[in-house]
Amino acid sequence: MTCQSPIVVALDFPTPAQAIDMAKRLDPALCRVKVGKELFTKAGPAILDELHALGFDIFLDLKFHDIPNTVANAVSVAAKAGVWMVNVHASGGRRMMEASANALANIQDHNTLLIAVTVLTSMDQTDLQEIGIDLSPRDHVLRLANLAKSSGMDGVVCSAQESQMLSSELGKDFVLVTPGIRPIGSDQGDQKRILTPAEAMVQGSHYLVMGRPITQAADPIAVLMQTNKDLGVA
Ligand SMILES: O=C(O)c1cc(=O)[nH]c(=O)n1[C@@H]1O[C@H](COP(=O)(O)O)[C@@H](O)[C@H]1O
Repeated sequence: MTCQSPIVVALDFPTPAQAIDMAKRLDPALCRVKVGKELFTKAGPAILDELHALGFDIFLDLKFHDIPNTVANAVSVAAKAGVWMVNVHASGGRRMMEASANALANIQDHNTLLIAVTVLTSMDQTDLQEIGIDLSPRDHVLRLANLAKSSGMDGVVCSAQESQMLSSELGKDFVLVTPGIRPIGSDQGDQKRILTPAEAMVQGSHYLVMGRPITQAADPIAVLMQTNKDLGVA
């Protein structure tokens, strides 16, 4: 069954037991899930099998950033594990992204989406300046997204604040995955470039990554269902 919802719930938990407990309170018909660095480092690939067994599509968010050969091999392993989406850092450059795309093209029957992270949603102009980038976050996102597209990526991770720009510059089929999603009234936390779920969809986002606003809620499934309802899905 294909999930109609654009929501990807970030299972940012320190133990597999907590992540599985949360997944069981959710529903694969109503969302996909994301496994990131904290959970994967603790649980290893077994967590992917457990979440697949529960019926979830998985975004494996390890943001690979290394030499082309290393990243291409890591991306291949992820695709062979059957994950729905995997990501690399666009700032790893063209050769790293092309090697990754080529590695996936050589895997028969894979349908894993390969996505490049542009500028993290926790970063603003000051953060970019400190690492030697004198562009605005918007301009740097556009530069990296263009590079990602021409390097064979299926899409990018960006802030929903940049979705409209990328949708019109790169076309509606280029997949836009947007974290930094905050329903009205929820805590911003460490995110800097944020939008609400409804605003993000209007701007052209394809997928909305939501962690704490759902997983730290008293009733996660209620927040998920309400958000889907607000978006007109399920
Ligand atoms: O690649 C990501 O998923 C990601 C990229 C980015 O620029 N910003 C970002 O927040 N994320 C991830 O999206 C999730 C956001 O979680 P919350 O801030 O709790 O909603 C976290 O798991 C982050 O690791």
